[in-house]
Amino acid sequence: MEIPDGWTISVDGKALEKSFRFADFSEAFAFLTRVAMHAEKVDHHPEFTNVWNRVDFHLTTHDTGGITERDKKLADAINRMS
Ligand SMILES: C[C@H](O)[C@H](O)[C@H]1CNC2=NC(N)=NC(=O)C2=N1
Repeated sequence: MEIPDGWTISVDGKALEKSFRFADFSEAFAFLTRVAMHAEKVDHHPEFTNVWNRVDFHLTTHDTGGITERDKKLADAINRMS
């Protein structure tokens, strides 16, 4: 799978990163809730930070210490939930 739209590889090469912006905190948190439910379903969890309307993701596979298909699939799902 190719790297989904808008995602970039982190400086250390071990993660996929993307920043999302929403109208306000409420929209950002609703989005995060959708992402959280999906993450539980697929048992693959994103690292993220939230500041008001912004959500920054850092996707990596801890088990292997780098980017795997699971991260690319999660990135694609996050795009579709945004
Ligand atoms: C035991 C459990 O399946 C693992 O710890 C899973 C859970 N979620 C995970 N999420 C991420 N991002 N990387 C992992 O390696 C990972 N491992």
